[in-house]
Amino acid sequence: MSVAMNCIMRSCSDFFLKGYMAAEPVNVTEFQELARQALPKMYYDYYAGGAEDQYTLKENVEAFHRINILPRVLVDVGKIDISTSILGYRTSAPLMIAPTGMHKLAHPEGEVATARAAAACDTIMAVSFSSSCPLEEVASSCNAIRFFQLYVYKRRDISALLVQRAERSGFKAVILTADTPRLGRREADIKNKMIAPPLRNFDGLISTDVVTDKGSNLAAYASATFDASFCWKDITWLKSITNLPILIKGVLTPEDAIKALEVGVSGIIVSNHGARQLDYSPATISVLEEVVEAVQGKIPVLLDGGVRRGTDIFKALALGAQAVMIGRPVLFGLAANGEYGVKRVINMLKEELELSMALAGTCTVKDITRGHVRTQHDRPLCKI
Ligand SMILES: Cc1cc2nc3c(=O)[nH]c(=O)nc-3n(C[C@H](O)[C@H](O)[C@H](O)COP(=O)(O)O)c2cc1C
Ligand SMILES: CC(C)CC(=O)C(=O)O
Repeated sequence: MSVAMNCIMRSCSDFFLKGYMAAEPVNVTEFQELARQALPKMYYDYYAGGAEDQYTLKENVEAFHRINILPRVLVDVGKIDISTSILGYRTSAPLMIAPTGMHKLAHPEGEVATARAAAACDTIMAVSFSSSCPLEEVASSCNAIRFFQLYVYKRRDISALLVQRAERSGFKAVILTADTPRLGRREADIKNKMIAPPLRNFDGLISTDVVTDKGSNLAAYASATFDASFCWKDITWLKSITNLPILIKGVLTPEDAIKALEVGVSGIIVSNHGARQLDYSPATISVLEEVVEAVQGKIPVLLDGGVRRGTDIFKALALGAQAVMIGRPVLFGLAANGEYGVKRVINMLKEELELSMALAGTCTVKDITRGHVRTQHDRPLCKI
């Protein structure tokens, strides 16, 4: 075979290996359409959907659109550094992978592909309690910094065991998800009779194979296993079973931020679970500043929900977040192109953030201040 032919064959195989599509996506939202094409409807709906009227689902994204960025010009922006640290761990950008369940619904390599992408991008990954791959397999597949997300089961011993396994496997923090005493009402999952595959972290411990003919199997699984009575006083128990720092995910009010400080956690994640739990809860970006003010810099505040652009990250940092997490964009990248798709999603957001910082006259993440954004509650931009 001629060299030229060989080259063509090689690039063709690269083309298919990387799963290139007719037109490469130019932003993370375009990955959503690719994911929709790649996934069975039941799984796409599970990933993309929110609770009930999906008011909060729209708001999470649209509230970002209502914030303007106020650039400063004639600043030397010859060198931009978007790196930062989260809980003392250096990371390439103020961007983390949010914990999301069951990555094997998106791609056969599941969380292992996501973790490899996280490592390649020097990004911290939060691994869900409900991951498809066992947490030890994720840990041994890459050297990404990993946090472990926890749901507390009625069988406390099982939750304790998983936290201890995560600690032994080198996870660096526990993220306690506080907004899910029960699963939100996700109507697409009910209609599709969503079936969750067995969750491998629980092999030999408990069956996650809950069967119902009434709608979403996932909702049935959650109500059979999650401990809806878990409350603030029980954080003492969680602290007693681990030496890892604990972050509380799902805080939306200053009152709860103060409680989190009182129980002595190491961080807060402003989150409404990607609008999958309580519909009509506020867009996360709209409550961030109040939470940050309540916390008074004592512990880091992160945010997730609706982050789709580098400018969204910029806005969240300006309103006081130390970093943001992304949920669906990662799943869409994974569904579209596996590990490569996740890398593309993360790198697109990083590139967009870097450019936004240059155009706004901010060279480092510390240079981004409240004065760089204007919300609808600030002085109007013009008087018309
Ligand atoms: C399909 C899916 C599964 C999720 N699974 C979990 C989970 O297992 N644990 C958890 O704490 N949050 C879970 N979340 C919520 C995410 O951690 C995060 O809060 C949310 O996705 C952020 O919003 P975004 O998707 O708009 O980025 C899940 C979200 C989605 C979309
Ligand atoms: C397995 C589920 C409970 C994961 C989850 O939190 C979600 O679907 O929002």
